[in-house]
Amino acid sequence: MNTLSWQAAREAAHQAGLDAILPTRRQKPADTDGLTLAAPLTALTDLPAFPTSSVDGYAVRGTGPWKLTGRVLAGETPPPLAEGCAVEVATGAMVPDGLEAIIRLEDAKLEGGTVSGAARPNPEWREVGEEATAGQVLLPAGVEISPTVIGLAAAAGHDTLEVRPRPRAAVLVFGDELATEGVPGRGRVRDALGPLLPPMLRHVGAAPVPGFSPRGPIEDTLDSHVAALRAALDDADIVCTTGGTMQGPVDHLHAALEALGAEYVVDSVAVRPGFPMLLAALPGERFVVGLPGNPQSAVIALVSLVVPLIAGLTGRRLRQLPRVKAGVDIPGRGTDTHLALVRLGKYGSVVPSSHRGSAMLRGLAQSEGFAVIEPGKDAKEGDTVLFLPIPGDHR
Ligand SMILES: Nc1nc2c(c(=O)[nH]1)N[C@H]1C(S)=C(S)[C@@H](COP(=O)(O)OP(=O)(O)OC[C@H]3O[C@@H](n4cnc5c(N)ncnc54)[C@H](O)[C@@H]3O)O[C@H]1N2
Ligand code: MOO
Repeated sequence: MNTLSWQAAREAAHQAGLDAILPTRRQKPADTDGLTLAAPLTALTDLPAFPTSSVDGYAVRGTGPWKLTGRVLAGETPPPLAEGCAVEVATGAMVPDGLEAIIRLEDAKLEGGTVSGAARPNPEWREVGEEATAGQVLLPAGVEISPTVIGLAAAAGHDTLEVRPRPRAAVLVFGDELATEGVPGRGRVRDALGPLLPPMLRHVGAAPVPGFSPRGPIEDTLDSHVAALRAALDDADIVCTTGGTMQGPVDHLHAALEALGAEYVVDSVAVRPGFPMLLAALPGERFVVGLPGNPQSAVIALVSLVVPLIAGLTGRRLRQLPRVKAGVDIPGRGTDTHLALVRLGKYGSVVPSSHRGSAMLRGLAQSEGFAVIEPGKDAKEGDTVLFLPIPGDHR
């Protein structure tokens, strides 16, 4: 077993994704929210494409008063403006060639077909190419497509975009002790990860495989593990398993991976909690991420391995983590990285959560993320530390 540092594990997961980068496809911009730009987004024309009035008013040429000769509405192409003349222009309309100023409606007087008034000091129209010139790169490849990116693509003239899709993900739950309904007791624990993981995977940019709700609990035999993994790998680019990452008496994950010809990209990480997490590459550019059974450790494995893997598969960079201030001293965990469960307080400072045991969900459900305490270090109150958010809608 080759234990990697937490940073090295994230980078290895990202590189493994890049090595198996998903093929591109073309889609209408409106259907691309959450996908990734596979090619730079360029301006297909100058932006604005024509000189555009930024106010409702009168475009004028020469010294006033001016003779009103017509009106240009948005969407029309005006003839050139003659000396001593004015045309009424709407916001967003193309301004006529030859204009020297635009007088706002509220600053103008119209009497008997004659316009008078004074223009404000700054030009009230946008010049061609002010925002971008034709062919200019507006965004590089590898950018996550957000609603504002969709708007920019449409504004720049694109009818389709070259994108990488969301990786397809499936969840397999291991553990005979798990119950999928009812109150826990008598040695049986409710499966918390089966319900937690699909929405979290959606939040980090994966697409849960249609029709594949979490499968499990999978029977604690090697044959059942192999069969379940094989079936899930047929459908998904990434299969997340839960539990069985240690090599306990009924832990079959490692043996099942071996039977399927897997190669480890990551086999345990020097991080607490979450140490036994793993990432294996399987034939056909498929991946299995072994999330430990303790729920907090499973979430840590997801943000540590699945998020970088998805970034690689979609051609994104590994995201730079923001920094926050430690609101109190936060101890390290010796030679391991400590991902300390924290709540975000006022002014961007973090404090450790209560009920933060790795088997608990109570603290996890009330926390915004993890403070990254580097190996061999403690964070003192006031130190800045990296912050790893817990995926969810409210952040
Ligand atoms: N001898 C050692 N034992 C353990 C070590 C160790 O270093 N030496 N490490 C501990 C750590 S750290 C973790 S994390 C766990 C990892 O265990 P597994 O991934 O093999 O998971 P399980 O043994 O199957 O389960 C652990 C724990 O989590 C509960 N669990 C499992 N699945 C779910 C689920 N879907 N929903 C809710 N809870 C779940 C399970 O009941 C166990 O309590 O190993 C430690 N052991
Ligand atoms: O590292 Mo385990 O993953 O502490 O709970």
